[in-house]
Amino acid sequence: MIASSAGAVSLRRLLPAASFIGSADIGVSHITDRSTDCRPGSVFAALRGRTVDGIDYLDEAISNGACGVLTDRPITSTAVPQCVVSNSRIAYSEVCRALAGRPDQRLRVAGVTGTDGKTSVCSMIRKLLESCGQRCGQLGTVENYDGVCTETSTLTTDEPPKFWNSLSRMTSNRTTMAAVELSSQALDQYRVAGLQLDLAVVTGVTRDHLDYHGTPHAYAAAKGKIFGLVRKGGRAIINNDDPGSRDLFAKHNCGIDAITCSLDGPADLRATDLTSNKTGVRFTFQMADFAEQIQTELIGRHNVMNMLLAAAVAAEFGLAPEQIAAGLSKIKSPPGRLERIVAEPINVFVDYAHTPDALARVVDELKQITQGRLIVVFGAGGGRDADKRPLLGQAASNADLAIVTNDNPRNEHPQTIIEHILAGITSTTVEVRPDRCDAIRLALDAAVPGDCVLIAGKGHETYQEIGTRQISHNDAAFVRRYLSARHPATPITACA
Ligand SMILES: CC(=O)N[C@H]1[C@@H](OP(=O)(O)OP(=O)(O)OC[C@H]2O[C@@H](n3ccc(=O)[nH]c3=O)[C@H](O)[C@@H]2O)O[C@H](CO)[C@@H](O)[C@@H]1O[C@H](C)C(=O)N[C@@H](C)C(=O)N[C@H](CCC(=O)O)C(=O)O
Ligand SMILES: Nc1ncnc2c1ncn2[C@@H]1O[C@H](COP(=O)(O)OP(=O)(O)OP(=O)(O)O)[C@@H](O)[C@H]1O
Ligand SMILES: N[C@H](CCC[C@H](N)C(=O)O)C(=O)O
Repeated sequence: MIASSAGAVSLRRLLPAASFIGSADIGVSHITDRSTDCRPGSVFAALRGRTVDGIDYLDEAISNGACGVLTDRPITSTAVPQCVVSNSRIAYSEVCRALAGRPDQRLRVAGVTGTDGKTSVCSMIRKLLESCGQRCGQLGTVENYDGVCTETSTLTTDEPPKFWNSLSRMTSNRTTMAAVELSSQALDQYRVAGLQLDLAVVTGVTRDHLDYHGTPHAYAAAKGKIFGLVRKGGRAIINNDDPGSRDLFAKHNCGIDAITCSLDGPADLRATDLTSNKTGVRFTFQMADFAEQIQTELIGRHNVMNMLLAAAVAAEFGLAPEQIAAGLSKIKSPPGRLERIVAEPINVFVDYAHTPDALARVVDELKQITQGRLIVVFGAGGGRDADKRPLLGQAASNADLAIVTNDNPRNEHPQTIIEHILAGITSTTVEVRPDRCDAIRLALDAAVPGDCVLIAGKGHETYQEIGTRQISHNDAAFVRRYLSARHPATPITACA
């Protein structure tokens, strides 16, 4: 829900193409799409859902006090004033934006989309800007940060009321820049319609969420909507090494220019001479005439690409190349993104890879820097894209031992999900331990000095969703607890 502090918004003025029934105009000072959140004076945004139609809840909204409705078709069965628009989701976001005082007009905003890497890139943008004393808000999967306070988030991209309120809080805090994650579902549902981006960043487009989008084409079309949000003079920032990103830009660019980033070929920002070992990556950062060697403790080529994308945003937001290079070498991994939990005598990483592409990449990267065996613990979420499960199995096949376990089975039978994953495993030793703690214990007990354990899929998550219950669980915390209880006297170098 969103309430205006600045007085009522006239829907006739805000939405000139709308038609009105029962009144010449509707003044809005509070709007919500949830019938249960309506209160005296609210306007109810009746949205067509995937499971139900908001219009069916209009009576409940009215009994809670709603005195107007925003709808995409005239409703004959009601006496409350109606504002009829062609797309009620777009109009809903635009009303929330107006009620929040159009905060994007007072911010420089980078929107980040892509199958993987959104949180990583947003966090890097914020860290680079903060390293130069700038205040940058960040909205995404792990947290919503308004420049002063942070709160745990529940969605990657919030629904309109919360999204616009978060941007508004940033402007109240004199935060002048923001990095916001834009999920394919949010773009498809116009959750941020009206947002004016300075920069649209694409990390990579592979596959996910086909349960929602149906086809790769529809998935890409949803992601491609990001370019339509870019304001005049704004630009795209593209991972030029990724065919999916190049294709997305080619098909949906809306006439804007792109800044390109590459580890492999010519581009506006480049990383060359990469060398990786178990302590991190060294590379030469190049931007126009500037070149400097960077040593980072982050692992993986994908993280070097994430750094380039974040560097491109920082440069557009005014940082000098020298400042960016200094900031890049200090960046640490966000929680649960190839986060090193233990460094010696075995390496243990917790990572949020939950797509086939991400898991394949991370397995490949860790394989290259591991002297001994790579042991991977992973599963797949219930109620989400079932077709990606065998592909996750295939992606883990390059490890020396794969331990298949639960990762939020939700309302599905855990064994069914595990069977789907096992169908894709081609060439490695496999164990199955549905209980995630059992699976992690098995991996840690099997590892000998020189081995690497990768615990993938849950990253920062602090729960396991089984049925409708959420059971407290955090991979990193469990590893620390188990190792210190198992070997109280063994010198384990735990990372902060
Ligand atoms: C699958 C999905 O994205 N669903 C979103 C969609 O729900 P829906 O179309 O099923 O809506 P619905 O439940 O049928 O209800 C239709 C309308 O009736 C209203 N209603 C319904 C019942 C009632 O009692 N009263 C009432 O008013 C609802 O508020 C809604 O406006 O539209 C709703 C209203 O905008 C969203 O709340 C809902 O997102 C829910 C919260 C969700 O969990 N989404 C997830 C899957 C999501 O978006 N995840 C991405 C993650 C991407 C990533 O990082 O990988 C994200 O951005 O977080
Ligand atoms: N640029 C990238 N390309 C491919 N994989 C990546 C990239 N960056 C990160 N990853 C992998 O994806 C995982 C998730 O990273 P991150 O949280 O940044 O992505 P995300 O897009 O925000 O994910 P989600 O949409 O689920 O919130 C990482 O833990 C890593 O395994
Ligand atoms: N551990 C997770 C990853 C979820 C990632 C999320 N962004 C999504 O797919 O909605 C799961 O599958 O439950």
